[in-house]
Amino acid sequence: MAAAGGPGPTCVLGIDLGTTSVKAALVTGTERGLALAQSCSRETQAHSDSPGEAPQGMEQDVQKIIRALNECLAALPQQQLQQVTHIGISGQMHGVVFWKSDKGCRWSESGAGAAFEPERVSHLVTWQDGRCSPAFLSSLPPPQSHVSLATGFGCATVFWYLKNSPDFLKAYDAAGTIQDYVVAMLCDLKKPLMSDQNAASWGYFNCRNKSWNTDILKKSGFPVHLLPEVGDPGSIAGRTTCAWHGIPKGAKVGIALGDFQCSVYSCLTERTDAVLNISTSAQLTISMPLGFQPPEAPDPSSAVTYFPYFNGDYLAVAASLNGGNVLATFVGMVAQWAQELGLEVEESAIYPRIIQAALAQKHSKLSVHPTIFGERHLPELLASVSSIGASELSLGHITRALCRGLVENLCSMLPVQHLQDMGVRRVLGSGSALAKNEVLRQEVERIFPFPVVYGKDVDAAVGAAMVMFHSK
Ligand SMILES: Nc1ncnc2c1ncn2[C@@H]1O[C@H](COP(=O)(O)OP(=O)(O)O)[C@@H](O)[C@H]1O
Ligand SMILES: O=C(CO)[C@@H](O)[C@H](O)[C@H](O)[C@H](O)COP(=O)(O)O
Repeated sequence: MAAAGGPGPTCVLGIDLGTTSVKAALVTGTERGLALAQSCSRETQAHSDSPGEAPQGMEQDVQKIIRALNECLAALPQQQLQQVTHIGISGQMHGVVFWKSDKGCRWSESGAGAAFEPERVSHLVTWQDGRCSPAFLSSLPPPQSHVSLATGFGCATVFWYLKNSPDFLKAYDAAGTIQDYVVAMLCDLKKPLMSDQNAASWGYFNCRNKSWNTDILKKSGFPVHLLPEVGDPGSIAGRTTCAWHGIPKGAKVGIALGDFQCSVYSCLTERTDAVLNISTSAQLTISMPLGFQPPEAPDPSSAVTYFPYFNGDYLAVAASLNGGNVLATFVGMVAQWAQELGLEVEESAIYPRIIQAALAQKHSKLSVHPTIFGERHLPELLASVSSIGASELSLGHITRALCRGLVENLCSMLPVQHLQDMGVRRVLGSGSALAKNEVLRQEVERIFPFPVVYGKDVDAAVGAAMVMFHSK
């Protein structure tokens, strides 16, 4: 990691609020550059199944996300937390959480310093939410944005509530992504602040003039007062109002960022690098040339989207809805089948076994097209399995084919030939689904004709911290 030029922060806390887990990283500035001093990760187990949820809904319990965050911080050394001067926060994009601005959280003294708990806060409706059908989306006013609107995008979800449950919205006067919520609570922001990275992920945001499509939205009765203010990624949103987990009051908090941009920031050093991240979802990304501007309107059939990065730059990304979540679903299915056969097997014990079994099966004709969650550009095309031979039915064969299918699916969205044409020379691998799975790594190395270099499994948290070192 390169050090920041000139005087700046000495110890930064980076946080990533992911779909499966919360990660925290303490990054320190040394004479030789930036160093990861400590890190911690906790699964949130926040998936909510409460009755009355929208059909195809995917919601998470914010209480559980904040509990995992508090546990993560409690596990970091107090002495180092007391040195923290800046906090950088990233998280899952596209999703929306609503809260009442004067009752967003309750602070209390915990073991070491203060901690907050959500108070008048809705569930988080995540990027995986499927309540907005293609027919519903096409009934909405066309956005003036280069990003094609999809289900799970914040503004589409607000429209869904407006049309299906308007009273729900009346209980709240603020909204943001989960990472914007945490920043607002830490800094006691009355009006939430959002980076253009996350605003672009909500839909109805014009990245050229960095503003919401307020006129279009107002004409449709959209509650525009719920839209956050938008600021530049890398800027400071405010300062902590309490000694949070021992971090001194007054620590600077960066405007919340997108997790995939932070994963990229943690490792990308050359414009000839591509970044492959596999966590709950998966992304294959390259940076666009300096000065690139996205087209005025999106191509809804394209699998590649352009997202704001830092300093006006853009990333081209194949953002797949099918990443580690597909493997997690497979593991859940195996556990469920075992239970139905009268055996109790922990899911965490299944991962190492299926990975081990697949390591022994290098060659197989079995072919898995793994899109059980559809893709935004092809929502109706679900998964399929083909070339099933009687001798290739072991757990190892199926796990190997699943891992290969995941990587092939990403490369069908942003083909290797395209990467070569763009001058890519190296692939940087990030995300814990990749870090923890040697079979996936083998499949990545098999498909790319470039060297592959791996990061750690807290990449987005480290990236969020690094941004704070380099912010002005
Ligand atoms: N023990 C394990 N071995 C291999 N892969 C795992 C294991 N536990 C979880 N995973 C994978 O990691 C994914 C979650 O990665 P994580 O980085 O926590 O996600 P996020 O950043 O989205 O919160 C899961 O979907 C699963 O595929
Ligand atoms: O959908 C996109 C971008 O369009 C994703 O790449 C984006 O990073 C989202 O934040 C993820 O889907 C959620 O991230 P993660 O929890 O899977 O790491």
